[in-house]
Amino acid sequence: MKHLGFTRSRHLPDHALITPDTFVRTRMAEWGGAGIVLHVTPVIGSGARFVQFTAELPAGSRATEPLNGVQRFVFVLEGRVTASVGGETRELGEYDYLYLPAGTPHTLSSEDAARVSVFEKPFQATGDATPAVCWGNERQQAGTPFEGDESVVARKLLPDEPHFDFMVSTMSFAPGASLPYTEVHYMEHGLHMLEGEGLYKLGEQYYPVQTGDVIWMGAHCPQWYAALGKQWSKYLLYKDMNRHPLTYLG
Ligand SMILES: NC(=O)N[C@H](N)C(=O)O
Repeated sequence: MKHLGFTRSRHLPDHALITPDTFVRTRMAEWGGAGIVLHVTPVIGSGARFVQFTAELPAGSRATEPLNGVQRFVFVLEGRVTASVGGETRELGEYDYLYLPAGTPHTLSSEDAARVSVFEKPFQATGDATPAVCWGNERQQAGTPFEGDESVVARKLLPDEPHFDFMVSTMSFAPGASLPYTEVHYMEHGLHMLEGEGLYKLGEQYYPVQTGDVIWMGAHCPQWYAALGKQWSKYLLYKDMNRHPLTYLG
């Protein structure tokens, strides 16, 4: 059936909802033959300070590190990826993740097709400690009730320490649970819906969202979420942290 141009995707100055029917693949030199769906880039809306993309790795593909000065966070959505960094090689499966500080030589290869969600951000040094490589699996991270609500569970995937300049976490919601209030904050978000469905308020609009959707929330974009359906829903969430806002202007 013809879709007649209909899509749930929306692109506004302070937010975007990007649904899989509108994904367009491109290539990036450091990702070999992978199909790259660039979701969030500095030219989205009124501008983003990070990049979010999905890399669709074909069998036999091999990726290397990003531009100089750029950190990378990789989360396996599907399939298996072999990561080699600093003389260590590990097999990553579903919901495994890897954080690579800026300037860390590494390779990510896949024998069979795999799909990863990636966040990249230029590192803003502070003069203090610098972040180290982090490995983990989302399902093994202890969750904490969000703002005291047991039906909303937050899992931090990176150390909550000031030398990191971003955090990636997951937020899980029981059916019917919601964020306690509409949040408005300076920090930006990149979001990938991992499980379930719900209703996202972005700015003045309410959007039905489901597994596979991607959302960009720019600085100060009003945001609220409520879970629908009969299962818990979960999203992967990037957020910049721990740096003075004026340091972005230089
Ligand atoms: N949109 C969100 O889920 N925001 C998070 N609660 C947060 O910024 O902490």
